[in-house]
Amino acid sequence: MALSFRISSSSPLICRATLSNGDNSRNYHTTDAAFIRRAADLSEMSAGLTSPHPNFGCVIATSSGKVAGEGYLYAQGTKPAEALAVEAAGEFSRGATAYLNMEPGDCHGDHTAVSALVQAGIERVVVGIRHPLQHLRGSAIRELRSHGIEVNVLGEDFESKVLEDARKSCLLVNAPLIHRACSRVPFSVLKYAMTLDGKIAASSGHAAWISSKLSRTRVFELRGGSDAVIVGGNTVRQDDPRLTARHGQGHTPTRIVMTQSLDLPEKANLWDVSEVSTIVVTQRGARKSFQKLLASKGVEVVEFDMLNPREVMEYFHLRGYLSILWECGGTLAASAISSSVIHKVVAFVAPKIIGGSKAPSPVGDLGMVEMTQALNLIDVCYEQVGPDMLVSGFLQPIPDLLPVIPSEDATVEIDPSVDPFEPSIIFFYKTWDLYGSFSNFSPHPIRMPYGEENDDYMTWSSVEHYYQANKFVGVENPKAYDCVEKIRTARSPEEAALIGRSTLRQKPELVRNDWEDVKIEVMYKALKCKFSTYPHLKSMLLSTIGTVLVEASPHDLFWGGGREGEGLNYLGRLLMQLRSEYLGESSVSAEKTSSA
Ligand SMILES: NC(=O)C1=CN([C@@H]2O[C@H](COP(=O)(O)OP(=O)(O)OC[C@H]3O[C@@H](n4cnc5c(N)ncnc54)[C@H](OP(=O)(O)O)[C@@H]3O)[C@@H](O)[C@H]2O)C=CC1
Ligand SMILES: Nc1c(N[C@@H]2O[C@H](COP(=O)(O)O)[C@@H](O)[C@H]2O)[nH]c(=O)[nH]c1=O
Repeated sequence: MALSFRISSSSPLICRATLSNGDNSRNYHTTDAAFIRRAADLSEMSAGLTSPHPNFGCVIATSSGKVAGEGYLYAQGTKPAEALAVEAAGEFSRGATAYLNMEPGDCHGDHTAVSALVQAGIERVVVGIRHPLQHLRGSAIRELRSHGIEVNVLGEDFESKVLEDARKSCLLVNAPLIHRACSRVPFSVLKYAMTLDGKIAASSGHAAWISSKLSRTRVFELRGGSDAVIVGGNTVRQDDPRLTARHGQGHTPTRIVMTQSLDLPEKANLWDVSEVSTIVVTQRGARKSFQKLLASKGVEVVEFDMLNPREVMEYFHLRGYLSILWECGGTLAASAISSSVIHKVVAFVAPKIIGGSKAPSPVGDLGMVEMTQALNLIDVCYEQVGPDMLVSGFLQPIPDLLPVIPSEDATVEIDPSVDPFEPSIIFFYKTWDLYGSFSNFSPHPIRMPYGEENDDYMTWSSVEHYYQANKFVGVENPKAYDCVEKIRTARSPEEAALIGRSTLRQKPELVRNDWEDVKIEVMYKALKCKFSTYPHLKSMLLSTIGTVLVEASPHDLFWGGGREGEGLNYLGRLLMQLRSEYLGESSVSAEKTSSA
């Protein structure tokens, strides 16, 4: 097959392959598309088990187009798909093509996937999509190319309808991770079963069952692929659901109940947490005695000042949940759709009619009065499942992988080790990311005094705990003191942040007057304490010399870099300042040693 390469005018770094023969090109694309689809299908076999890591699949094909080996990442921390596939292909790997649904997260310290392909003698790699996380994107592709392997990325190196469809299947498999890279809520799917006349229960509230057994097994699979399943209080009262994945394999999601009243039964299947946990999210102050009862059964209760789907989803995003399945009734579903937290809808339509003007429907009032206002689903799929029809589609498209551009000029000024002409950027955000230890949420306790003029050192579970508490330190009001204590003893940095931020918003009288003037200094002191306490963190910080550090928070425009570089990135700046300070110290001590 004759391939010619030209340099793309839009990007000088991209080589586009064009084929001299139109028919061959079609065959070539069809073959690539088929293997990429297969890699995507394989990767999905462990859906739910790899979270918060992506789903990876790899197919090794010989030059005659035969599959020589396959593999997929089974679970977080197990052997990479690429290593399994080349092992399976053995000697047939030499000169073969490897198809990957997604660029491996090859990064400092873990080159297993790339090394496996290089050592096996793979000649060409076709990648469905680049890694969605900015700090990993492109590094494996660069590494493979540096070993002389031809790497083609769908949509970049060649384009055609068939390849675009294959690329889409790769986007779908890892949609939750793509959302994590671009938004601050988990990827959410609203699922329901309804009769042909649009009811999700009889007017009595009875709903078992609308869809067939086969459809319900599909629901178990959907649950197994999600990090959590959520229902509203009324569904708990009506159905007493279990919400477990009972298809015989895989992962079981956390169960979440959203209830304002907390008026729930004392006995319920969801309170049995022997195999899987349940979290109840409720309005602050709701039925304290019932909260105690739930806690005694091992059910976690989280209180919100404003209990609405967006706040709840942002909270679970911070806790690391990537995908949520909504199995609620129409009341909560309408609220979730109105809050724009639902991305996909999966509806099982059963050929049954139940009637009843009061029988509930899948989505409550959305305030729409004309059909022109109706929400149109995109990428709609129809599939028959036993006697039922499964209709699914997206309410919101899978987002584009927007680059997070840092505020470079300012950062170069702060740290002269950064090359202004070719700054390389390290993004950090979530604690599980490669540089996640740079996040203030990382679990590194620090010992710091209670206030500036205080010698009373105490332990703070994270920099976030210390920073949030300092908003209220020194204010002569017992409520401010209580708030500091509440933050200091918060069970997680997320909880500390929630208390600190909401108190600042709702009770500004408890915030110290000089907070805006001192907050950067407070943060710097805490960071210095953290990085000085943990030598491995200090080494990690020093290892980033010459790079711009950016906290890739899409919404915090003060401490973070923002979605498109519009943020001030103060956290990144302070870390670079600290790095400079450490580098200065080490060069002074080196000078002393050499002159001694
Ligand atoms: N066929 C199907 O697929 C399904 C059918 N069903 C059926 O639907 C019926 C229940 O439907 P529905 O009453 O709509 O139940 P929901 O699951 O939508 O629960 C509604 C409850 O959610 C809680 N809630 C908390 N925050 C909010 C908020 N911001 N907005 C709205 N609700 C919030 C409230 O609980 P609280 O009152 O405790 O404060 C509210 O009463 C039952 O008959 C059940 O069998 C349910 C799920 C799926
Ligand atoms: N009635 C109905 C569904 N109802 C949903 O399933 C929940 C019960 O789950 P479990 O207790 O684990 O079996 C119930 O509370 C509601 O969320 N689902 C469906 O696929 N088909 C159906 O016909």
